[in-house]
Amino acid sequence: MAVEDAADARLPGLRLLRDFVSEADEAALVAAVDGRPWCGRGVAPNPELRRRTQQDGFLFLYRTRTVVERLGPLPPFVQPLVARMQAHGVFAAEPPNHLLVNEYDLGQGIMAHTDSTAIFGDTVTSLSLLSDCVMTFVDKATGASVPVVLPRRSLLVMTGHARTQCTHEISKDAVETAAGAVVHRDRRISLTLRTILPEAMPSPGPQAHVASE
Ligand SMILES: O=C(O)CCC(=O)C(=O)O
Ligand SMILES: [Fe+2]
Repeated sequence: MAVEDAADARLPGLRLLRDFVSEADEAALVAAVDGRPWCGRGVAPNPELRRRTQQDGFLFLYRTRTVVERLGPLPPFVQPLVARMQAHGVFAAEPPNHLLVNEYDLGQGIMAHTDSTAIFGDTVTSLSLLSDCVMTFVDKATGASVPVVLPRRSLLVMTGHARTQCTHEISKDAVETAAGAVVHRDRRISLTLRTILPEAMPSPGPQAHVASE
């Protein structure tokens, strides 16, 4: 059963649900993604990324920062996760249409960024698998920095202020400290679910020819 942390007044719009998946679910999810092809580290698409990734639903290219292809439905292992999220009021109005799987080997992180608000909707979720880590949020207006420990098997939900007015990043450090907690990193896989906005979707291709009278 997921247990939700108390909201942090410094990060409006952020939710953290611990034990969102069981250890058995985690093992099954890792086996499912490890059984699929990864890209990154020279492998297309997105060969320039140092961390390995997988995408479903749509293909986002990091080099051009555009959504270039519709890939089809999200894989079956996503459906129970989305149903559980919706039971917690996440993606309640509409299910997400994009899955990004990120793999962080020991020594890998992600630079400070805000997920594009021109491409992705207001709800961004990240399910942490295999390793705890610290995600640091920095308020773009005040510079205030808030480290958040993401335990393995927890779901992070970013909306509103935390989603749009802050950057988030993950360090490359093998051992991290945050608010007195010491976090030992290991290989981490995260499943990020988002909504590609209609205006960012690739055009459907040549329109059917309409004869002019
Ligand atoms: O790995 C994560 O939990 C977050 C990934 C992320 O921020 C992103 O891909 O935009
Ligand atoms: Fe992000």
